[in-house]
Amino acid sequence: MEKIKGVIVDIVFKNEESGYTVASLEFENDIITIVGCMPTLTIGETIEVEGKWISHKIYGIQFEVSSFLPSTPASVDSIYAYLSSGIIKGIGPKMAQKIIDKFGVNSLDIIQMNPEKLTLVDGIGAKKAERIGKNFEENRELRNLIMNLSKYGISANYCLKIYKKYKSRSIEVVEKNPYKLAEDIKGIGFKIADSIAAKMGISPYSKDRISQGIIYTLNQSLSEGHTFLPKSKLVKKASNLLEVEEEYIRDMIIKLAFEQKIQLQKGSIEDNVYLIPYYISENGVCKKLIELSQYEFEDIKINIEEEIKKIEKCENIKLAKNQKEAVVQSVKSGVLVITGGPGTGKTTTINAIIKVFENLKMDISLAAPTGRAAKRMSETTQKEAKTIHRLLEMGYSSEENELVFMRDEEDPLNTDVIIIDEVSMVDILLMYNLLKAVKAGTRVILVGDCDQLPSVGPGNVLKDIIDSNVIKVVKLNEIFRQAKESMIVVNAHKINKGESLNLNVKDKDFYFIQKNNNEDIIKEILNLVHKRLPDYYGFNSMKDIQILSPMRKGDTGVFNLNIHLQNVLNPKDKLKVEESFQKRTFRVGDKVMQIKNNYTKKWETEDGEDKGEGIYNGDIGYIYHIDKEERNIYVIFDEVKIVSYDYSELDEIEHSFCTTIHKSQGSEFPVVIIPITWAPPMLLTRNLLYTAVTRAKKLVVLVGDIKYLNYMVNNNKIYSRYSNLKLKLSKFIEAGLLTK
Ligand SMILES: Nc1ncnc2c1ncn2[C@@H]1O[C@H](COP(=O)(O)OP(=O)(O)OP(=O)(O)O)[C@@H](O)[C@H]1O
Repeated sequence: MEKIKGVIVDIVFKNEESGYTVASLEFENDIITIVGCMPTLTIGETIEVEGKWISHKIYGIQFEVSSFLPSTPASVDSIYAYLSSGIIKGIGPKMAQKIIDKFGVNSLDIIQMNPEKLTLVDGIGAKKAERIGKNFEENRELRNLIMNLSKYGISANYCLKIYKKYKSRSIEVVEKNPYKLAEDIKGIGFKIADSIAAKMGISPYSKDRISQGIIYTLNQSLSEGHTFLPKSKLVKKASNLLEVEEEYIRDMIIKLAFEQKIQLQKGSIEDNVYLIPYYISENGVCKKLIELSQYEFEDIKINIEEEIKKIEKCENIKLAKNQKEAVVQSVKSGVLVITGGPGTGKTTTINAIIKVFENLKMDISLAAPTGRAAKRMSETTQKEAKTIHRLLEMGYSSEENELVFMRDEEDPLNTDVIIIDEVSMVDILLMYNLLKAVKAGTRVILVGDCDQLPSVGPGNVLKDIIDSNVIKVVKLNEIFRQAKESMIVVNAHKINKGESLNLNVKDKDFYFIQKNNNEDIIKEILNLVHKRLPDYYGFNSMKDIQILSPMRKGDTGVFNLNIHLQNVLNPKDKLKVEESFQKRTFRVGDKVMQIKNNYTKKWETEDGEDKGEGIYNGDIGYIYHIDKEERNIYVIFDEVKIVSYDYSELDEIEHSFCTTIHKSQGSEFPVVIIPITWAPPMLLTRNLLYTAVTRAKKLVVLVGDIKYLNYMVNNNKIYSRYSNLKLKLSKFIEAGLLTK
């Protein structure tokens, strides 16, 4: 290894995501090229780099950097170059000049030691001064971290993520237990943590390694929807992952259970192994459902049949037999499930139920698992519906540094009736948190379509509750005349029954366009979204039409289609600011989606009059502004909420001209276009097609090969999830513990 020292005179290339940089360095009166992970590098900076000379096939002799040691710039010119580079948020070229005019060579010392003095500079208030000081400090800490962790092979990109999570504790956390990274940091899996641990010399048989490997295996199974794993399956998976003999895994499972880090529960054949929160949740949901459903209500003082008649007269409608049954049961039951496919009258039934309880002067709370579903529920019921998270008054506990629900068993929801829509999307943890906050005597009405894809999170909650035969369920199965007019509704039911579909019926809303290869499918989709549908029906390409793909990768996957769609719907334009990252370019006007729940993300309206927090997985917005100096991308959601994303937070959003069908759960769009082509069989399933088609309100266009469409309709293999809720609920019947 060789060390060289010089001044950075140019940055030729910098990958914002990975930190990989190509720069020109003035060294011994010559300009040389240095390459490597140097995300904080800036022009004018003096640095000392360690590495080796290499000969690149195209670019010739370069210095490949393995670590670098920045020294603070000293001359006014280099300080200007450093400050104006944009690396410190809030300082661009103009501000850099003003600071230097004021403080000269002492500028950096002032920023580091006495940032409050920056207020002496015109245009810097106390808040901004504090922010600049903090940013400078973070930048320094990050450099330090990169230098310290590079010896373990941790790239600058990971250092950024690590720093974002642990801040000044980063080195301490990593050196104490590198496996913690796999638990806490998205993008660092067990394998990466394991390779870091190996470089630190941690033994493959170490207790930390084996226990983290087991926990990691269980965590992985959650993302596949399982609430537990049978012990033998866990042992096999963990042993494969860790490449250690199964006996070590078995021993560690016992130890972890003893330390109450995991829970073993006797199954009919073998033990089932749970992570503790999921064990508590599954048992809790079961217990709470039984308790609430067993509640003996006092006799209601109204004649429910009369009430139904009144509502029918008022709404000029005749409720079907099962709809009436649902209304009657909603009054009688502590817990009621109402399920049915599209157009079977769920919304009409909810509205009738609301009327009955309103006439009884009872308090009703409405909620749904996602922001979009809650918004729709508000529209169809004309009453406020909240997300379940908001209903439970989610907050942030600074002591434990985690999200907590303010409403729980100690401070339950104070309401008479709770109606939850789109329950198929509720996973076991959320259901537990919800039910915990419901006091005995409150009626819970769960509404959903059990043929939709199950929740993203673990569990099979709605289906398990229905199949248990313990909770009162009303199935709505009549498709009403008005709904029958829609081929979307008719075909959705046909898909569910595995029947062939009514395609291309004149003047209807369900079309299939045969295309035999991916190239033609893409061309057709672009033509439809850009020209044909806007021209013929007047749909807005961006706002009304949503492309849904079964997969992320491949020609017709989300990544590739988004690139094509961006080129057509929001092409390069010198009037539109854009910023390129490794694999994607964000441009003002792009359609993007938030891809994880961020309960604390702040939003504000343009005039600053309305503010709030929380942007949720699946929320769709548009890029509104890109501030290169501040390194921020601003996205507008729901037409008014403006949210700022620092460049380091861009893993929270992705382009959404096209999204996966999974991500579209709970949302509705006027028009849905779906590419139908080869994909792995586990993606070409009936319930995936059903979920995609039922997202459309006005028009569905399928583009592709009919043989794959038929394959999807016929493929009703549902990939089963390990969940014991149904079994646990049924046990109450076997034990004769149910009184009703
Ligand atoms: N008892 C009824 N008699 C006649 N029409 C009805 C009845 N119930 C519902 N409908 C009509 O059937 C259509 C579908 O009803 P509704 O919107 O309530 O169903 P849904 O299950 O909520 O549908 P989706 O899941 O597609 O939103 C509506 O046009 C509604 O007016």
